[in-house]
Amino acid sequence: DNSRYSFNVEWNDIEASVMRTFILFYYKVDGTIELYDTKYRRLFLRRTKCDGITLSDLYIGATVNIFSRQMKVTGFSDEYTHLHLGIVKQRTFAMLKPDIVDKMGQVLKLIIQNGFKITKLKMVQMTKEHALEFYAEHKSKPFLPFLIEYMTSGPVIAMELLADNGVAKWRELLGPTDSEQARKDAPGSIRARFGIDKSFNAAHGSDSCTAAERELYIFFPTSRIAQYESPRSTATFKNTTCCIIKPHAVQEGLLGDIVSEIQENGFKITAIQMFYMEHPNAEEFYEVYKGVVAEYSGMVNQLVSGASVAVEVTGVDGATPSNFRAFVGPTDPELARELRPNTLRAKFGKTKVQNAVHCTDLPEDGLLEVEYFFKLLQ
Ligand SMILES: Nc1ncnc2c1ncn2[C@@H]1O[C@H](COP(=O)(O)OP(=O)(O)OP(=O)(O)O)[C@@H](O)[C@H]1O
Repeated sequence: DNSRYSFNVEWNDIEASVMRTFILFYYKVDGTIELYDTKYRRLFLRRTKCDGITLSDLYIGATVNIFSRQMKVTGFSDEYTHLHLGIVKQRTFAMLKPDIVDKMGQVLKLIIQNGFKITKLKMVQMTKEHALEFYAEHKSKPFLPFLIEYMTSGPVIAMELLADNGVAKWRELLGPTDSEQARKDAPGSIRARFGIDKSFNAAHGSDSCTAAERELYIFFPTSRIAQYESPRSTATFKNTTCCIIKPHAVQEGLLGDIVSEIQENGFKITAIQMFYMEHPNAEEFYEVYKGVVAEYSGMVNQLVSGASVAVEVTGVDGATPSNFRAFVGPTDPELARELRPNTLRAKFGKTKVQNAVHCTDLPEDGLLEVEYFFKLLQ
């Protein structure tokens, strides 16, 4: 197959304070890529293999890591690519409502099993104003006050999902609005499995592409001012520790499994958010391991290789970091499988670097690491 696809990509060159634009070519025959600098009209990266990038990672709005640079795909750059890839992928807005946040892991598993790619995810608390804006179309409905009360009664999980025909596909997986009806008509659907009735119906999905854009903008705005007004992250910074689900585990579709394990083993997730880490941030975050751990640069490269998910884990007593550390298990998954087969790394890890999750090592660093993601990188 000699297909060559091409995409417009941009890279925010922080050091030079400029947004640089390129054309990214993807060669299907061997999965290689090439970058052409559109401003200086010259080759920027010779055709080469770039680990972790496949055709399914290249869609409009995606962020891909190309040799430590986070590049954003902004469009298709030729008719051929547009024709072959343009119609298929659609993004939609999905939200898990407050009463099923504690079962989020199970729902994430279903979402992933059904072929959706989770491209954004954030636990937030809506204010009354957010809920009124979000449900503006229901302004005159008698159930509005109840709905606002429900949606602000606790954190929600906001997500951007991507799939072929994503808007309709997500509505289908959700099932009918009334969960009781859903149990009759669509027993495998999310509302049938996790909802109670027509008000407490587990989750939300945009009903059109236009609605998806509007709703995504409320939760994941691109402008600074709108970001300031968007629903806040829920981190508590109390009795907590930090867990990062690493990019390889996210790519392997393990997000739901890992979140479920955490939720089903006595820990509470009080904040969660997907990040696309930049190299300087990853280096800074892992600074304490520099010169101490042989895998330091491998760890940094792993952390920037794709989307990762940071989690604020809260336990029942003051020993959360050490309890959670024990639950995560030894750094080396091989060792973990021998010594502590029930730990996260024994179950989901592959190598010392691709060991599924990072967790805070020293109890006194728990709060600092949580603050790094949920204060500094906000
Ligand atoms: N008759 C009702 N009584 C109470 N709550 C209702 C009723 N109808 C809808 N709701 C609540 O309002 C939400 C929005 O209603 P809508 O008719 O837009 O349903 P939907 O499109 O299936 O749901 P969503 O917009 O949340 O995906 C519902 O998800 C439900 O939580």
